[in-house]
Amino acid sequence: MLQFVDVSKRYAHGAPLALSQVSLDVAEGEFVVVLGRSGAGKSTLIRCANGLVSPSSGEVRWNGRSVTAARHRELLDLRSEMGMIFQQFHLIDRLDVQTNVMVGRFHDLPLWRVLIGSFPAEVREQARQALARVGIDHLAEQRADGLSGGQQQRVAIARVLMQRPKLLLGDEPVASLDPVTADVILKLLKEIHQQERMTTLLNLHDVRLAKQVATRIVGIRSGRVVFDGPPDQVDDARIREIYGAAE
Ligand SMILES: Nc1ncnc2c1ncn2[C@@H]1O[C@H](COP(=O)(O)OP(=O)(O)OP(=O)(O)O)[C@@H](O)[C@H]1O
Repeated sequence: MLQFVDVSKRYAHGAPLALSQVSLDVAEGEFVVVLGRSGAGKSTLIRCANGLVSPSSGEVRWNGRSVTAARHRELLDLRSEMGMIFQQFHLIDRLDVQTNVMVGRFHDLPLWRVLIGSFPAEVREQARQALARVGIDHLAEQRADGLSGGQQQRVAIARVLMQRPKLLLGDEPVASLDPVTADVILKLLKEIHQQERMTTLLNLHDVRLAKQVATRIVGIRSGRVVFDGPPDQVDDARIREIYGAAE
């Protein structure tokens, strides 16, 4: 279980709180989508989950272990159970697709292997399978920077699958994609979630897509949780509550 216990975050002295006393439990197997307007604190919340952002107060726990207090090896160990995908995919442009995917095994391979791209046959095979799983095994030899956005996000998802994470985090994973591709990628994430029972926490801008995939929706406004419930409760009134009146 992922727990946010009274988590607040202020990035700089005098800045407003990006998160304000957020307490939230995400149980195993949930697919939680975080909604909120720009600047509401969604990315901050997602990034606190794996320690990319440190809370100013409060604590994040993963299966009872403190992410917030973890340092060095302990933090790496916790993160090895958490995969993350990003809006900008974060691939290594000049490397081919298969190598990008194999980098997903960085946590349990010697660093020299990752640095010189010398991966065991078993890892190569696993990467091929991950690529097949996301439907792009035919692109294995291509350079990452030659791919479309949707293909790049598939590579990033395949890389995450190499990690066999228990928790999948997504920071606006479809925000750079056209609506049709965004739909396809989210359906893929949902499929993987269902097959692997991979606990999933991601933020989205699109309420319609959120309602399609989430088992639970969390609405954040000005750093506070203002809604937490099933997707079918997200009606127009709730949307106004989460997003506020247009400026
Ligand atoms: N690295 C940072 N340094 C300083 N302030 C930051 C930083 N990251 C976020 N903030 C501020 O914290 C607040 C919450 O930002 P956050 O990115 O978490 O919101 P968001 O809901 O994800 O927004 P968006 O949908 O636009 O990505 C905003 O006021 C933002 O300007």
